[in-house]
Amino acid sequence: MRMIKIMEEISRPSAESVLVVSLTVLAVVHVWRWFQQWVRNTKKGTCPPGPFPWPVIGNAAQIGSTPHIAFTRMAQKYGDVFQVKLGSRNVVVLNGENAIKQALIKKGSDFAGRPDFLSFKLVSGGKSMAFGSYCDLWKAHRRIAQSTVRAFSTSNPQTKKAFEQHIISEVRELMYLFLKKTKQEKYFRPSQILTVATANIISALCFGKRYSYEDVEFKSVVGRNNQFSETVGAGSLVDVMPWLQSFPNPIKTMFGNFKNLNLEFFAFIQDKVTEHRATIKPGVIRDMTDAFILELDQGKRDTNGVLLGKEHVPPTVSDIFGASQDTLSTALQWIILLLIRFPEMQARLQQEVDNVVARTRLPSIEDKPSLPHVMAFIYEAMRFSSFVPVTIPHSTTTDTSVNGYHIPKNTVVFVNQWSVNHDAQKWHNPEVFDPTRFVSETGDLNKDLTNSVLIFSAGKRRCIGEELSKMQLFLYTAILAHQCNFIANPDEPSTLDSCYGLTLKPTPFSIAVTHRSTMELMDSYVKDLQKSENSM
Ligand code: HEM
Repeated sequence: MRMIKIMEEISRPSAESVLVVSLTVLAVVHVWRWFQQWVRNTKKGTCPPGPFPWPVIGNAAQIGSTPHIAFTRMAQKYGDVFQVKLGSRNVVVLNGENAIKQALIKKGSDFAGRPDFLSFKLVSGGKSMAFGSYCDLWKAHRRIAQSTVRAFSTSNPQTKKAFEQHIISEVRELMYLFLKKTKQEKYFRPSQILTVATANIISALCFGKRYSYEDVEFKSVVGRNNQFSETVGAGSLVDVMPWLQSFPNPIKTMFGNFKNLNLEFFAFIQDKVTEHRATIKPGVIRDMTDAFILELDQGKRDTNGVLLGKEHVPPTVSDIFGASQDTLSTALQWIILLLIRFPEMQARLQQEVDNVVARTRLPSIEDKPSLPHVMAFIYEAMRFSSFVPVTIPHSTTTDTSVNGYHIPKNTVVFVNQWSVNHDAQKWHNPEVFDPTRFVSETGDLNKDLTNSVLIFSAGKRRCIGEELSKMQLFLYTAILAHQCNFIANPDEPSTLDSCYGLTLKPTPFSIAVTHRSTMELMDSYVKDLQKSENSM
């Protein structure tokens, strides 16, 4: 009797096993339906092809920690326009010059949107132009930001001279620090110093003021780029899988850091704007913040009414300050890394500046057309590193198409700039660092080829700091080559590896810096500058 009971127990399914079986059947049916839907969509041929996306996570696992490389590999399989799924969102990825130009230039306004990502709403107090959606307000916002940046940097010879003076003064401070660090430590890591140096230049334009390298507040505000970059690069996972916020996990922690970082950074900018409002004088525009206050405080209108007001001053300054510091400091890190990894190229640049400028004065912006090897080195550093590998995510503003594929309104779009700069059809040995590829047989800079480097994006969202950045990178490179020797640490591996984020940064490296002569030229330049400022 007891034996029969036991047999009955065994053969009777428990509640748990019924539940497990039912859930498994449901999951299989769900995946099957999902798969059928994917096959139907792909077969229709109207939507871009792409890898099969898993439920819940989509293709996140296949994309991994270097999306630009994964995307380039996928493009070889699926073509330049393909689709992946990240969490619940369809993402179209554009690769290669033709597809990217077709979308961003020919169909500029169709692709000028930004996704409604949670992380984007946290930037610049929620009123960011760089992360804001495409509309009339955005157009007015961008116009003001762009014309003001130009007015304080590259719009005419006078502004260029004033900007050059800021840069040379900052390079002098940087050199003193480099020489001191070399004396104290022999080999030191330059990344933090370069971050403060570039932040100081944009700070001089935005706030009329530079900071000491020891300033704790400034260092803490500008020294946390990595956390910003990690989250925004190719879309944060919280943006596409919002449920990740509901339980403790590393992504939630990273997102929390991103929130705090944005709050602190925006509070820093707001304080500066408040100080400026309190001290601004009629008829005197000291810096960009004053210019934005004058332009926006009375309200900017169009035929539909007020578009922008005084509440847009801090976000505009925050966008410009934020967009410039991480990008430019990363560019300088690459330039210095490449100078130490290729000492023969460093010697080539030194020879060129010595021949063209001589040793009796410092290089200036007017020397740029006569220094093709310096410019070729910068373009090759940008191409080779492609340190902004994927742009800030875009979104479609309407139903549209690229390469014949239908892309619905509000689709997230990733633009893989890296794929353009490493296209073997376009560049001979793209994985080799070779600045001479940009210098023609007659010794001139090949402008057609430099224009093919894609790092500032294209079309309606093209970077507004491009001219300013190129001028700054030219002066830094030419002056540093004229004044310094950069030496690699022989105890470190000679790599060119990088860490992924919105910007690709070189893995930490250390250098020694020695002077090629004395500080006399730099010192007398700054002394003359101070004299002329005092006499005004
Ligand atoms: C070497 C330095 C720089 C690089 C490589 C760079 C690159 C980029 C890229 C790839 C974008 C995204 C474009 C897109 O989404 O399609 C961008 C946007 C932007 N950049 Fe830069 N940038 C640099 C420096 C600067 C500087 C110095 C400023 C400010 C003066 C600046 C201001 C902006 C702004 C405001 C946007 C947003 C534009 C928009 O959404 O309409 N950038 N930049």
